[in-house]
Amino acid sequence: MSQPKSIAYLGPAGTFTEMAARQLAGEDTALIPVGSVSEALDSVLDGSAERAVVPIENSLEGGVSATMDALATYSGVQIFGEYLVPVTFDLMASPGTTLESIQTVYTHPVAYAQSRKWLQARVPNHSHIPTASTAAAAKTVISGHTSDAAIAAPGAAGLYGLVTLASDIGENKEAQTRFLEVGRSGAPKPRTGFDKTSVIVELPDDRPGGLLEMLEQFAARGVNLSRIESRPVGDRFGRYRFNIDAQGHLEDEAIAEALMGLHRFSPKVIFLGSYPRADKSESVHRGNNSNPAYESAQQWLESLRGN
Ligand SMILES: O=C(O)C(=O)C[C@]1(C(=O)O)C=C[C@@H](O)C=C1
Repeated sequence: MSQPKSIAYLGPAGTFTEMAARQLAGEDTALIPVGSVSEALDSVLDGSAERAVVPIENSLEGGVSATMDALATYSGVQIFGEYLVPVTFDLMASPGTTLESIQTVYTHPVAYAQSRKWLQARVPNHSHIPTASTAAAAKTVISGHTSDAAIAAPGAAGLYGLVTLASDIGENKEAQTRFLEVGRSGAPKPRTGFDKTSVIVELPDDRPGGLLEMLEQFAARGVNLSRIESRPVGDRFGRYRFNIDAQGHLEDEAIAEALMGLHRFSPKVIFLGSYPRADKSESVHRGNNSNPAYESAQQWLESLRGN
């Protein structure tokens, strides 16, 4: 698939997710705004969109729980790519609003967390109402309400008839959010040498050393992990699932063997996909097939087998 025919994204128009979706959209791709991460994944499963683009991780705030949990519970979806978007936040409001007149600030919790310091200094007596996205916040500000303001991406002000009261109010000017391209499960994109494999792993109940055993599957095969994050399974206290990103592709022997190792001891391993890494920078292993120690061990084994 070169460019998808349609992409469902966390909308409305003007979100950072839309910016990420535009990175993989072609001229003829239909961009379909939806209200939540699960609606975006539903669109892929019911065929109303070929791909979904959803946020997975912010460089400051960490993982997006809604996406991690949806990926753990939806069957039939797979990650095909990742995209990075620099996130800068503007404070916007109806014309005539001043910083002093603002009482309510609408925005997504991730955007709020990053703008809190600025707000404390400049709009100290506001209350925050969380919204499903930053653009949803801009859309919520009612024309003429000078007690309301929204924090959203710079482009959202123009889309919703608002004016910018302050630009770039986020705490960290280098902040980025990582987004996933999700489609129906199928063959992964071919290996590029700069790939990532994502899995979700559950540990067996009451197994001392279970966490170590999980990590050993990667360590013993020289596989570098770029992220590991736990989320509660949700049925009772004390049960967690681990969201893991490993460097390499399913076609790399080391990754394949690590996944088989996980499958042998874990009650549940979900393969979320092998896909090209967004940063495309030189990775530690450049794909594990080119790890010399691993290759020489494999050759040695083959020689023992008489091959
Ligand atoms: O609200 C948006 O604009 C989004 O695209 C969602 C989202 C997120 O879920 O983290 C994405 C980027 C920003 O970090 C803030 C919000």
